[in-house]
Amino acid sequence: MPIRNLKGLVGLVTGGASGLGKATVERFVRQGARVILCDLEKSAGKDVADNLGDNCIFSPTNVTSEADVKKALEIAKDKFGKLDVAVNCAGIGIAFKTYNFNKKLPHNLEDFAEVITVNTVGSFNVIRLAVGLIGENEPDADGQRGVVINTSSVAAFDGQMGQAAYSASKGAIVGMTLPIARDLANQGIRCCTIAPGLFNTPLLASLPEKVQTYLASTIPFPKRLGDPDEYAHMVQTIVENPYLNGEVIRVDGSIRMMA
Ligand SMILES: CC(=O)CC(=O)SCCNC(=O)CCNC(=O)[C@H](O)C(C)(C)COP(=O)(O)OP(=O)(O)OC[C@H]1O[C@@H](n2cnc3c(N)ncnc32)[C@H](O)[C@@H]1OP(=O)(O)O
Ligand SMILES: NC(=O)C1=CN([C@@H]2O[C@H](COP(=O)(O)OP(=O)(O)OC[C@H]3O[C@@H](n4cnc5c(N)ncnc54)[C@H](O)[C@@H]3O)[C@@H](O)[C@H]2O)C=CC1
Repeated sequence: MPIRNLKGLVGLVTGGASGLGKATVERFVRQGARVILCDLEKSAGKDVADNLGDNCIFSPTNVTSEADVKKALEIAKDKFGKLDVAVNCAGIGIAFKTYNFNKKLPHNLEDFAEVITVNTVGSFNVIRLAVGLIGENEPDADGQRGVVINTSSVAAFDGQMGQAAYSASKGAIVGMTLPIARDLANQGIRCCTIAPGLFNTPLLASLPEKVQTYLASTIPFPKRLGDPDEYAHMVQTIVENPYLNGEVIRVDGSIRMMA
């Protein structure tokens, strides 16, 4: 059967305990899919999964850990029999200038590396391991076995001041999208990336109030923050449209962030 909707599919969603990932997990389950919710042990992942019933299992996962991701994939195989879709939503942000001349303080190098490690290396870790399981699926009539979807950011293209680490981590996700799609093409696995604008999630709520208000006022239309389910809707669209591959799609109310 060609993949044309979410019903009957098995998804793995990282960062699924909060924000965009949580909205994706909820949409998948609502539409008849089963989901492995991957998030940090300390997250709300267990509660979110419990609320969704038998079609969602929480697997405590740090995306930077090979062992954690392998465990989540084993659960997908043992409990749900397969994996069709892997969605990378886990991510962290930081705001610090390359050099703060007021404080005479350079950007902390460990902080820079941590953002890259979680956002970029973590996403790739999930992809490289998940496609092994997706590749075991019987191909559909189109030769398709499954889909990988990553989360970049509009900050990959118009990162603000203080966003060198975050934008670098998200730009790398943009950069790896096409080569990964090419790597997986022979196996019938697609790879796309979503570059969200400003969505109403706990991550955004952690920005200084001043920055939030200013940013929201710069969104041309709709003149509001995105609803996390509008992100999840794009995930569903990518899954359902077999001709989307190797592409980065902005979902952003046409915002272009200023410095
Ligand atoms: C889309 C996504 O995926 C998520 C996103 O990207 S959401 C958008 C994320 N954007 C951000 O988080 C913005 C991050 N930047 C900041 O929060 C701040 O710039 C910062 C904390 C990194 C630095 O602020 P700071 O500590 O005030 O830096 P400092 O070097 O001391 O400030 C220098 C000057 O720049 C100004 N400034 C700092 N940030 C500013 C900003 N975002 N916009 C305009 N001016 C700013 C300061 O007011 C200060 O001005 P004065 O010298 O005239 O007082
Ligand atoms: N909210 C927004 O406006 C935008 C968000 N994004 C990106 O979307 C993704 C989701 O963001 P939000 O839902 O807003 O954030 P959020 O903070 O609400 O959720 C992120 C989740 O990732 C988890 N996480 C963090 N580090 C992890 C790790 N090492 N292993 C496993 N899980 C980990 C957190 O526990 C949290 O549950 C992030 O990659 C973010 O950079 C991109 C553009 C805009």
